[in-house]
Amino acid sequence: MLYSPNYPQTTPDELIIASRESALAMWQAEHIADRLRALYPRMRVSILGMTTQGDQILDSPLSRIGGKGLFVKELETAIAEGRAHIAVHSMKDVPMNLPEGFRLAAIGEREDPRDAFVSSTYASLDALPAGARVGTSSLRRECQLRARNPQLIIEPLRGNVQTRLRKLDEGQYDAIILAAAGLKRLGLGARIRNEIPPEQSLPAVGQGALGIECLAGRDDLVALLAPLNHIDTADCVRAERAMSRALGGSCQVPLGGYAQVAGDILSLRGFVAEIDGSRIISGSVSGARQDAEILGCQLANQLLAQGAGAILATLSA
Ligand SMILES: NCc1[nH]cc(CCC(=O)O)c1CC(=O)O
Repeated sequence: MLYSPNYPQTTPDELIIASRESALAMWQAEHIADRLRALYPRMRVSILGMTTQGDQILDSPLSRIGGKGLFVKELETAIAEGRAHIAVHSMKDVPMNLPEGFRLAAIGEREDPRDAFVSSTYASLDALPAGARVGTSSLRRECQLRARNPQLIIEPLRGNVQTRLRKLDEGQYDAIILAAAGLKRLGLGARIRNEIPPEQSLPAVGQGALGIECLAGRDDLVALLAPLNHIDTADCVRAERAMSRALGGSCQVPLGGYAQVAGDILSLRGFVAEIDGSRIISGSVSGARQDAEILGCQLANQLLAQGAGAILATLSA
């Protein structure tokens, strides 16, 4: 049963958080758990760690094995079966449309949203010579790298953050690209040679932000989690996700989106690209932040009008 009746507005005795078991996911779940313990000292907060299909299938890019949903489905099942009350996700891994019966209860404050350049040999992307091997399995990172430097050799790289760093250290790559947020959260910020400006590598939709998911009917949990909802981040992520949703966004599509707010104004940049980087269609919009979703749709339409539809069509063919 996915829909629950209205619950009384009292703090529950116990709250169980479902999380993937990777070090980064556990850090994120612990972070939310600590904040909830500080807010509600009498509530027992625990973490249910679990392995997802996304963690198990490591020999193919996510774009080929079904995409983001693979990181969240098992956690949703745990919630639906009553083994956990909420799930903590990297927003980047959360599909644009949640399954029926689930909702996002809160969006946590964004860490550094940028991509990070990591290498022991080279100081920056621009310092990479022709033929340098760069590890990433993200179509978004790959096409932006290719557009900047067609001479790079992009090689697949999957696994959790520590696994990816180990593969770099073993010499399989000259450099790798990772989310700065994951490295910083794990205390590995010193591995970052430089943060790549959004103009060079526009981040993934939701990158750096945490999302907390619960059953759609649990208004009580939404109220409980409200202090963790970071309004600026939530507005930005709403705009980014609306854009991606309107473009049919998934891991199969090289797509990026990044919003910022200043006062009442929200600015959103986005792109859709040909996988080989031969064509990048990008645009931006800005407007009132309360219109976050409308702005996301406007930018999607702008990209479609510039020809994004043809790229999306070839990808889904
Ligand atoms: N695709 C896996 C994933 N999901 C979230 C992060 C990083 C943390 C974040 O963006 O919040 C990562 C690793 C990476 O892209 O380097």
